[in-house]
Amino acid sequence: MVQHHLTAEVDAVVKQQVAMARLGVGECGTGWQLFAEDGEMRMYRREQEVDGMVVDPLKAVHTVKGITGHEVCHYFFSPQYRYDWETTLEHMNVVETISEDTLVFYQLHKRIWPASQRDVVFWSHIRHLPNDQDRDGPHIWTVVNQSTEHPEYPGCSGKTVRIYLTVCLLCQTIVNPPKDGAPISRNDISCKITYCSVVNPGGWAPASVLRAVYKREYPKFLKRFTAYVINQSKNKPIMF
Ligand SMILES: CCCCCc1ccc(-c2ccc(S(=O)(=O)CCO)cc2)cc1CCc1ccccn1
Repeated sequence: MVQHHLTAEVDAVVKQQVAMARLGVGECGTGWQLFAEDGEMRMYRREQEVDGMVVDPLKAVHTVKGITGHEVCHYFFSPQYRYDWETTLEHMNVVETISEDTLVFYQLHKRIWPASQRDVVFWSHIRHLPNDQDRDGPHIWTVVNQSTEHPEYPGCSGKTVRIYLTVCLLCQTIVNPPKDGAPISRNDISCKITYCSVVNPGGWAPASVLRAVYKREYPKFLKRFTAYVINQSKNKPIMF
């Protein structure tokens, strides 16, 4: 069977993004500044501009009790849940199904005054990796979203501004088996989440506006998304 033209790119970008996500905020050299904290969630950004545009890389780390990395990635990747947790979405559709673990999405985000409305086309890939710290521990799960071109969605519709992004959600399940050998319940598991994103907002938007949007929207997004996964999973069997 002939490989899809994106398969090689997906493999390379996933490997590169997972390696980056695994670096702590200390190792990536200095420059990461903590800009939001809420319980276990820590959100860092690096102030970076390309051609005068704010493209601040963002790295968030969070530990959530009662869910697994597979569950977090499942609800992040699967299109049928997206309107439930992605509040800035005006429209979303699956442009292409490359395989059961690789989809191409079009997303139109709500306009955020005073900037013009944004849209994005990206491939999204879900994968699990052996846990190299603990051979027989639960696998690491990841979803990588990477902007891509698609002939049906040229980036020059005029009305909206096309954004470019690379996102990596990396999840590690932690199991603390009960002492008495009882079966593992949701009280015995937690998930260590690393969320990395670099967004190029496309057309010009004032740096102050962009930084204010990210400062407000990213913490809200991660809190809302993780609360959604907890709520969706709590009465269902654990997905390891
Ligand atoms: C003037 C505003 C310009 C930027 C607007 C913008 C840019 C990027 C995105 C965004 C953020 C996360 C993803 S994802 O992680 O792949 C999940 C699937 O949706 C995809 C798109 C969104 C938004 C809209 C505002 C905003 C900023 C952060 C967080 C949430 N919303």
